[in-house]
Amino acid sequence: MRVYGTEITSRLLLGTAQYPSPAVLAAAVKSSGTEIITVSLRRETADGSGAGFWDSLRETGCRILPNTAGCHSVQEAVTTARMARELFDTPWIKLEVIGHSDTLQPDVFGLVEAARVLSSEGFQVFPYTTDDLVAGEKLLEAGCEVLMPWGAPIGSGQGLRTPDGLRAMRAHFPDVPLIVDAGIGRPSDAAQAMELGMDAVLLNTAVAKAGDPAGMARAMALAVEAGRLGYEADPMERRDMAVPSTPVLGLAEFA
Ligand SMILES: CC(=O)[C@@H](O)[C@H](O)COP(=O)(O)O
Repeated sequence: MRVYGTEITSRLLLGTAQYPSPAVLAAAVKSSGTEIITVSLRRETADGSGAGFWDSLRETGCRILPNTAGCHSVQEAVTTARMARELFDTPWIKLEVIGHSDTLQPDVFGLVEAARVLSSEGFQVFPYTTDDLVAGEKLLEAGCEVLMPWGAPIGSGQGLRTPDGLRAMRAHFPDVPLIVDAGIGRPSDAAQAMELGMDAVLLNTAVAKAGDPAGMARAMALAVEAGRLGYEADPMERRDMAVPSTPVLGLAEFA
């Protein structure tokens, strides 16, 4: 998968919040084989433990994708992105503009506006969006080269709530990298996303809150890989009726 000119081998991206300890986070990152981890600027600086947390992220050797988690307005998201660029020295930003406090649903109007501002400033924007095709088109027009449709509300672990919407996105944007972000709860959800032709999956809570985060990270990595292999192997069409899988020719000879 190629995003903003960067070749990415692992199709699993991992969030870094909610782990019981930095050591558990490091173990999960390692066993996931991920190359990209996302970090909230607010998490980094809010509780005064920022420096230690940043050190543990750097030790993973992964590329950092800062995010604007928790931003509810264009201004807030743009300001946070600018601070993240200074702090992490990267043009990459996972752009979240939250529109609704209960569902944490993206505000696609604010998202497009913020993406336009940030792209014009040289940012390479990874927008957390819905499966709305028009919003997707506007984000591409705003300069985004990747789209991150939600699977389900952040932290819900509900899996893919609108597989048909994701399928439509794949068909509508055949050449745009699509990364499902949020709501993945089980390895089977991750595999399903990949079977739909998504290019990658970003998840956090399902690994951080598992009884064995490193074990779950490994399971997610295998699921992502299996789903992708299945997609590339061009699965059979589903049928309404049974079709014998064993040839019946020649049965009469034994009668
Ligand atoms: C860490 C991060 O970026 C989250 O905002 C992301 O959307 C992941 O969501 P889940 O925790 O539901 O996997």
